[in-house]
Amino acid sequence: MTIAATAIPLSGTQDGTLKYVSVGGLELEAGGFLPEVVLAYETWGRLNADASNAVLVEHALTGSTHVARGESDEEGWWEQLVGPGATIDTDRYFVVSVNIVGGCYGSTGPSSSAPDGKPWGSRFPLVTLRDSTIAEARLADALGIHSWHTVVGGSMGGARALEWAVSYPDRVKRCAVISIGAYSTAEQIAFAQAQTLAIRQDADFKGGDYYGQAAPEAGLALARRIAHITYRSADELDFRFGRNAQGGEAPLQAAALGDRGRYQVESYLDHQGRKLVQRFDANSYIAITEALMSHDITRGRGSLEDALSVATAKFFVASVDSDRLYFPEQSHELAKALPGEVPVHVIEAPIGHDGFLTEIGQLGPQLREAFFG
Ligand SMILES: CC(=O)SCCNC(=O)CCNC(=O)[C@H](O)C(C)(C)COP(=O)(O)OP(=O)(O)OC[C@H]1O[C@@H](n2cnc3c(N)ncnc32)[C@H](O)[C@@H]1OP(=O)(O)O
Ligand SMILES: N[C@@H](CCO)C(=O)O
Repeated sequence: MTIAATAIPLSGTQDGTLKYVSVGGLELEAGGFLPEVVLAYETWGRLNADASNAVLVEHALTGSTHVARGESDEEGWWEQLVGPGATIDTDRYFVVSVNIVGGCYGSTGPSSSAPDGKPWGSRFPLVTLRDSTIAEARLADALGIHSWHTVVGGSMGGARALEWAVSYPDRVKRCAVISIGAYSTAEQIAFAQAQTLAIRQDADFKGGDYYGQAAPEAGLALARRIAHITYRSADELDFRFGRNAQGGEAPLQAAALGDRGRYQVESYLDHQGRKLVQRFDANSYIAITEALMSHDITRGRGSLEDALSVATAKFFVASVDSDRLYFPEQSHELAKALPGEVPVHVIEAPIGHDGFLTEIGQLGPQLREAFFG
């Protein structure tokens, strides 16, 4: 788990390494105040003289700022799209990726120190995606970027991109919204609530004040299991695992011996849960999940068409055909409500929502033609 940094001025120029900027206090949409917000970010490439080549890549729920390789050779999560010679060519574009407020990849979050020197823990306030966008606009100011050539993201990253285009119409020239609709639906909120409750009901959660003690790992792993099922399609799970037992474990036969054993798919979900526990903070998981629950581009802005009418960016909308969490219909609803004719591009992937990570390369030619030619 990465603990958020304390305030450090804008620093560093190396590609693909963490840098930090202090963006000051943040008055929050839902009330409350974060006195000193630090954003962690990475950059690739160089900003040109008129600052017209800056691209903001927004990460998804448990993503980090590490979109592509850099000084370290650690693999990035969107390398099919971003890098030297790639669609978002870091030899031509200045690419920025910022850890969302509330996260645990360097930006101010629940594990950061509050003014009293203790971790925020249970005191960390609700920070909506709109609040995060305001903080990110201050990072853009600090980097000398008035308007982004493009803001792009998938899933929660897509929600963040859309929020940018509507909150700051004059600062976003192009906007790519992938695998997300204009708002979190009742079902998406429902899945999210089950995840946050899984963490809150872990005895180690202690209302969120567990730092320095055992972390609510079982709750976080359960949250990830619930989430991961929604990230993958039923067909993929059937194809990969069927009703098979894991290794020598035989669920029904073993049950008679008092050891239930596991189906393969259970073992797979156990693995996904364990992996997230090793890299993520439970309070951050709740903070960001609740930020995503708050995603609603229309809040305080009238109808969907009214809300989107202020955006002046050129839009690119895409979805994964087998996504059962962020259904393609929601991308169609968004595209239809956007000003002008906006088609919905399709990632063909049998695996479901996670196709926006594993198969993002499919959108390369279309994105290149639309935005990066
Ligand atoms: C550290 C960071 O910065 S993370 C930030 C970037 N990441 C993200 O944004 C998203 C987080 N990651 C993910 O959501 C997913 O890992 C993805 C979508 C990127 C990858 O998906 P896929 O490549 O399809 O991998 P898949 O979901 O099939 O998982 C494969 C893993 O399951 C394991 N697995 C497969 N079958 C089983 C089984 N029966 N029992 C136990 N484990 C199993 C594999 O061994 C593999 O393990 P590994 O990841 O430790 O190597
Ligand atoms: N696998 C993705 C899914 C959320 O869109 C993540 O963990 O961020």
